[in-house]
Amino acid sequence: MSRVRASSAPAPKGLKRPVKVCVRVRPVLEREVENGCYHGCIAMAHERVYISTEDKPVLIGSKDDPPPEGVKVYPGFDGLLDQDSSQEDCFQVAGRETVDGVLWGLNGALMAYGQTSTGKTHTMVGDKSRPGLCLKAAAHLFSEAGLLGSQIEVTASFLQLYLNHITDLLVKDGHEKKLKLREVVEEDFVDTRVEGLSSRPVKSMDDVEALLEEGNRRRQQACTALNASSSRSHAVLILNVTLWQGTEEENATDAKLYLVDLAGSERVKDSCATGDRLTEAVHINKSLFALQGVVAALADGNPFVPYRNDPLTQLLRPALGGNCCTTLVATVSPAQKHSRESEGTLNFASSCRRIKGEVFVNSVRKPRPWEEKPKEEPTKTEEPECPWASLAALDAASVMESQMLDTAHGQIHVLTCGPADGEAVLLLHGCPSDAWTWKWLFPPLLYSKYRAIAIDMPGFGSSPGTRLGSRSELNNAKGGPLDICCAVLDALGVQKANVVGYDWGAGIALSMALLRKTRVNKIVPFHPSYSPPKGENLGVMPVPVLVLWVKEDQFHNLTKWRKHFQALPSSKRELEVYSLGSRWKPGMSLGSDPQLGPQLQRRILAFLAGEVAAPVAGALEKRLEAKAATAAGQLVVHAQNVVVADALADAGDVAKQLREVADPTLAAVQQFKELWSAGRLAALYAQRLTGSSASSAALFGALPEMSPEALSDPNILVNLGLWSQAPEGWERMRHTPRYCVGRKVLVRQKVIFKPSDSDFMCVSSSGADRTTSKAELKGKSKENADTWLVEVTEAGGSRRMAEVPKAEVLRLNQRHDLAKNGKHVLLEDGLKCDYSSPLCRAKLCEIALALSPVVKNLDFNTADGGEAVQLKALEVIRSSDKMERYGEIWRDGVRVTC
Ligand SMILES: Nc1ncnc2c1ncn2[C@@H]1O[C@H](COP(=O)(O)OP(=O)(O)OP(=O)(O)O)[C@@H](O)[C@H]1O
Repeated sequence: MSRVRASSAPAPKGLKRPVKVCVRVRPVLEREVENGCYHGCIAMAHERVYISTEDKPVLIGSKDDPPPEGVKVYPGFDGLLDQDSSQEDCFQVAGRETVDGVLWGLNGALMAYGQTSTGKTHTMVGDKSRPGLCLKAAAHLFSEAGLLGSQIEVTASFLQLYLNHITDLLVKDGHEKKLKLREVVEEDFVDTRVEGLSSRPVKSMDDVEALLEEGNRRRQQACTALNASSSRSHAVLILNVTLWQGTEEENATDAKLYLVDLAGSERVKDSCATGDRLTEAVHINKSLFALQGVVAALADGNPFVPYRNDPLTQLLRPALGGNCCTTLVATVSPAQKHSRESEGTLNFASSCRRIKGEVFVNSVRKPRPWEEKPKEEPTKTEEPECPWASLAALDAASVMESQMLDTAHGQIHVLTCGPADGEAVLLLHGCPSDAWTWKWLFPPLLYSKYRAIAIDMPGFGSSPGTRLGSRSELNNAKGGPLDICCAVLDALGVQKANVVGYDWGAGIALSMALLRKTRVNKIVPFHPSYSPPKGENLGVMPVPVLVLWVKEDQFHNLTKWRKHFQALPSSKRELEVYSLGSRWKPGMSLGSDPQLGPQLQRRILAFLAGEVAAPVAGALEKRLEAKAATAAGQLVVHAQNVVVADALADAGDVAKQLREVADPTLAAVQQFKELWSAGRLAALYAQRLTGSSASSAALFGALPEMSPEALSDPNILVNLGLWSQAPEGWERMRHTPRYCVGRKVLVRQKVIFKPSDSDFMCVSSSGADRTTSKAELKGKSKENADTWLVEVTEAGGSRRMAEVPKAEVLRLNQRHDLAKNGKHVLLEDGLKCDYSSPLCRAKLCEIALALSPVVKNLDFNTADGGEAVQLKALEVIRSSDKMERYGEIWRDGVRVTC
């Protein structure tokens, strides 16, 4: 075999590459649900994995925010597959590139790694209805070779490594023969061969399925406390793929694809393993430990890599350090109680990303085998006749109503059918085409009582006017396709519609769902001709999308469009790809094909009749609930510990509730507010002071800390829900000078201190030293810079000038920012306040709540700075702060007033 450096081969390029790593979270399992409730710990957002290692809710903000305490962030993976990801998503994200490489003659490996019961076997093998990577990879090899017109020859071997022994899974009683590993030095690499391993030709998917089933039956599996059918061995399926491309007789590529389902690490304490299970667990953990050692050495670029520490690492040597494009799927459980193990898996996965390698195309000279006569296609069982067949037999014109609508964007011709109160389906043609292109979809829509509305865009069909440009960025132009669609819906009195579009029309459907989301229920883009223009982000698609494709159509290239499909949220997207084989003819009417037509009709109807899209808030609720559906489909009460703020955007009340769940401070404020409105705070203060209840301590302690910094911005109180709105002119007030001429100030003077006296608090040389407010700042003393001039009111009402130390004015008359000493605020009367203490948090929250209706009317921009409202605010503060409000308590049988 000769090797050609991939970089000099025509394609693929750039193959000095690291191991590719994807992370897959599996759905919740029954056993992870206790008391009907489950705590999730993982979120995938901003192209990262967030994992909360503590059992408390946290809210992830934008990409640039630092992660909250207790949350670890893992960036840089090549693919993220959340709990809603399907097996097809997994193949597209994790498997396809590697399998495509095999078709170019590059060795490949797909490997699943993770804790026991996290979905490795599901990912690699799957089941009949949800085939995993092994079957999908094989299917892709066969179908792509067919499309490339290449002749393909595949042989397969299947082995397991159980308790340090390698055995052949394709041989009856193979477990009795322990196979040996042999290292073979090949040019730049050391390859590992398994001596005596059988290999079997596979010519079709039936062969692969049968072989997998046979081998898996022989594979060592057992029931543990963590997995009813836990794999107790590592299994490797090896496909040897030879491909003859072009017409050259002997030029071929020869590549291996390793499909590896590793056994899962387990904490023996959790799996309750004893006896044989314990021996297996010890071997599994030991081999995985050796694997971690090899990965660490490769990632660090160590010259010595300890492959020989374990048969597993020897066996996987070609995949890890050899000539191979390797993709690792790290599988994790979403449950909080396994967060430590998931963290371990993510750490391992991150190390794998650091392994770098170089891959080569394996070219061989090998005579082309004789083409076998293709097997006769089994005669297809007749599809049952569609119930709308009789409608289809009618002349389409007899069921359609043709109308010319006068809209703000000119006259638009539409074809409609179905009941006026039926759910609307807007049909948008491609370019160039017209409304009649949907003839094949009218009968099923009519049969299912939808109201079909097919538009002729200006200049097409019967609509007059100039044709519009069909580029995606013009969809939302003034008077462009989106305006026209909405005008048609308005003219027909329709608020919301499902939108089915072909080619250009499919692109309009996508733009409409993103930019006019209140008008759209669901969309079906068929062969979309669309690439997202600026301002259209498919990742925030708010409605369900069914993308339809016929793969033979090279004008609409699915391979190119797939990246846009993958950009759609996985919970919202579905893709159906059809094949017409030799029936495909360019320009044919796809919907009118006698076999494809009914398939398309059924698929579209099933998608539309599923659930009608809920408004965003409801959809969000459902999404979170659905995420808590167990793998068996049972719904459980969901408490997701990591909630990503982006997912909550625009979701109204639901977002608010979720934020409260996610943010304990907001939840505490909400609870405190309810107690305050119900007048139940006095009892709580009493409990707090006697220490008789831990709940009030917990509640007060969870309230926000009102530090001077926090109080410098009233929006903080608004965001906490303590104030309904911030006062006007706050910033202006903060920037006005604090000590100005004319300001009323407190000063220390000899004053008359008899409340009954009409000159109470007025200055008198015979009075007592007290702090009085009957004074006004008049300026600085000219003689002494440390002294200010203050006009005081004397007994009898006359005024005189007094000189007072500047330091005293500053001390007695609050500055903008309260003076601080550690966690204490220093007040002008000498009192200290520890704003972090639970009692103080509660009292300050109470004051803030009482102030809310007053500050609503406070406007510092008015000429007097809102003085009357400020005075009212002071009153409120004083009345909230009366010490007797703390209530009376009984301590050791004695009444104490606090
Ligand atoms: N993505 C998924 N969607 C639905 N069910 C899943 C998914 N992943 C795993 N499961 C289910 O979870 C259970 C455990 O999965 P699986 O047996 O594949 O785990 P494993 O990692 O191979 O475990 P072990 O290491 O013990 O063999 C199975 O019932 C499987 O069907």
